[in-house]
Amino acid sequence: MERGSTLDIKISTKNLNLYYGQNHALKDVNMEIEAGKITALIGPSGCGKSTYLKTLNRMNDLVEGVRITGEILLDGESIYDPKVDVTILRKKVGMVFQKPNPFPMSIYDNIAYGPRVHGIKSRSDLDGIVESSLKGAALWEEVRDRLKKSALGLSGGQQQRLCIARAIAVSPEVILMDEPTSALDPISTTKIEDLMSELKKKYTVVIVTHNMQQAVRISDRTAFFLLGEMVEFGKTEDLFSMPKDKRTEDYITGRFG
Ligand SMILES: Nc1ncnc2c1ncn2[C@@H]1O[C@H](COP(=O)(O)OP(=O)(O)OP(=O)(O)O)[C@@H](O)[C@H]1O
Repeated sequence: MERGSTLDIKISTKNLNLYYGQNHALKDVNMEIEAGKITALIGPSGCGKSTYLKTLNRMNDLVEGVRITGEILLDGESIYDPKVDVTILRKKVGMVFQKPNPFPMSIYDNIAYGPRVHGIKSRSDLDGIVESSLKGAALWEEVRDRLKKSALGLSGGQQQRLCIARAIAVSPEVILMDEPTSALDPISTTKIEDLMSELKKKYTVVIVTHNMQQAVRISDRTAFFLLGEMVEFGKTEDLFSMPKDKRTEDYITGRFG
């Protein structure tokens, strides 16, 4: 990390521990996520990447028996403070999942759903949001003539871009992506990767990926997780070309995982 320069930190994680019952899934994680950058989380299966991602919009609160200690600050304010309204937090910190999960309703209603929940009722406002969100997810041209058709009729890659449009529709500040391309073909994957560089102009993006080449292609910062520990975090090019920790080096050179 650059020293001496002022970094624009969007999310600070301080001494974060997470337990699923007896399973200590995150061990004293400290990490600062910069605004307007793409941060990739890599590491072998079961090392805690998804768990960490989900702590950033409190999705783990829904898991029974979970215990969390430490702190996560969004723009300097604790997201685990009892006063925090989780619905508002999730509006600010949206999420896109591994498998595209459009709602069984029209393309239009998928996008309008979140804004409606947040009180936007005017038809022309909703029309504007639907159009700009679909444009923002590079899907508008493909669906503009069939907005009233079911979202389930879209291809997998289109469905995933629809889910990105749905996330954008509520004007988030941060977008979390949990292996967003792992269920997609190479062409759809490329479309989403191309979209990422556009997204980071407006949003802070945190992405879990199993694909190290993808992390290299799209991310500015990479964090390597192993057995619940955040082993190394830095500029993507540095982490992959000059890893500081032997465990990072072993992982990125394919010696395990
Ligand atoms: N809902 C849950 N309840 C109990 N344990 C869980 C739950 N979710 C994850 N775990 C456990 O927490 C640890 C970390 O899992 P996590 O899914 O965060 O890893 P990951 O690095 O994202 O793995 P993958 O790459 O396979 O998705 C694992 O031991 C896993 O079994």
